[in-house]
Amino acid sequence: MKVLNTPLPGVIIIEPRLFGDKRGFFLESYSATRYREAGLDVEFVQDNHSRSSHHVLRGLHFQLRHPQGKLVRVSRGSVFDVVADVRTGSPTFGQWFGVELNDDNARQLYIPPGYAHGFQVLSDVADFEYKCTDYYHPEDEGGVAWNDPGLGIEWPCPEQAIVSDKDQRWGPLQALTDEQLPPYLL
Ligand SMILES: Cc1cn([C@H]2C[C@H](O)[C@@H](COP(=O)(O)OP(=O)(O)O[C@H]3O[C@H](C)C(=O)[C@H](O)[C@H]3O)O2)c(=O)[nH]c1=O
Repeated sequence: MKVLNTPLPGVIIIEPRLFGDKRGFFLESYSATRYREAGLDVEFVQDNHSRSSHHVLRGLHFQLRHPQGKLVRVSRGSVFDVVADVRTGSPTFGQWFGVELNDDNARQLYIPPGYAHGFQVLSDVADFEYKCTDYYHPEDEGGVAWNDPGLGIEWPCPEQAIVSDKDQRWGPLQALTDEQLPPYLL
């Protein structure tokens, strides 16, 4: 497997080894020892799976006191996956990074705790599966507007974005106080 760094510290792209043959392919989507050897020494406690139709945009979300590290991948279709640094005191605060994840490249993205995360679906349907390092705490959830001009995220299809009522209500990053944002843990 290959591990690629990104401009955001700790956010890494993982390309698992894919075994193709006349039947299709096989890959290990996670292995504790192999990922630890590659520098991902974290414990996952919850697996999630969401299915979304074309142009759906989920995010940008984070948890405040229970920030979740996420190992995300797309098992069907294609998404433009986005991470934004919302950690108070981070040198890269307010910066974002995006990458296409799809069931062809089998690419995964590891997002350390404290970053905000979202994605937009590029295919007719997308199955988005991910492992989390902490549990879901709905009372602890925070968010930033997906179209925050201060972040300037270059979503692929912003005019066609299908967004939940909840996600439409998030405000811009600059409106959030330090107490409303995850800390920057060195
Ligand atoms: C996240 C989550 C949700 N739920 C329930 C709560 C709602 O009744 C329903 C849909 O939740 P929500 O609209 O928050 O789902 P997403 O918009 O996909 O939220 C996720 O979207 C972005 C991309 C993320 O990175 C986070 O993992 C997460 O915030 O699932 C659960 O039961 N457990 C969970 O861990």
